[in-house]
Amino acid sequence: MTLIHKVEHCHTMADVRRNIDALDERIVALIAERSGYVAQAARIKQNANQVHDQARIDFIVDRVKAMAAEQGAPEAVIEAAYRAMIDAFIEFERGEFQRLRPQPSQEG
Ligand SMILES: O=C(O)C(=O)C[C@]1(C(=O)O)C=C[C@@H](O)C=C1
Repeated sequence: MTLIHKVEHCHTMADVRRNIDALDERIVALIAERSGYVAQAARIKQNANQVHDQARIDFIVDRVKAMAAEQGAPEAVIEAAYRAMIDAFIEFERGEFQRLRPQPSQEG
């Protein structure tokens, strides 16, 4: 597999895990930033049935799989990670949608 990003050659599991931990810090920061936009989707969408948008999900998955192929990342991992992440974001967005539009019975 040809990676366009440089990967440090590791001699020990400690080396491997130090690098993975450092990448996870960046990945979590990016997911946090992404969640800021998903939260805004919950504000902008008018109906709860717009939260799950299959056409958009298909577009994202196709796009990131093409990016994976270009960058030498394992496509199956990228696809599984994105499908799981978007499933979780849909639940997050549903929660935000409800939170922003409390029903009278939920207001106390
Ligand atoms: O693009 C949207 O409509 C979003 O709400 C964002 C997002 C995502 O996580 O990318 C989340 C839910 C939708 O089903 C599709 C995509």
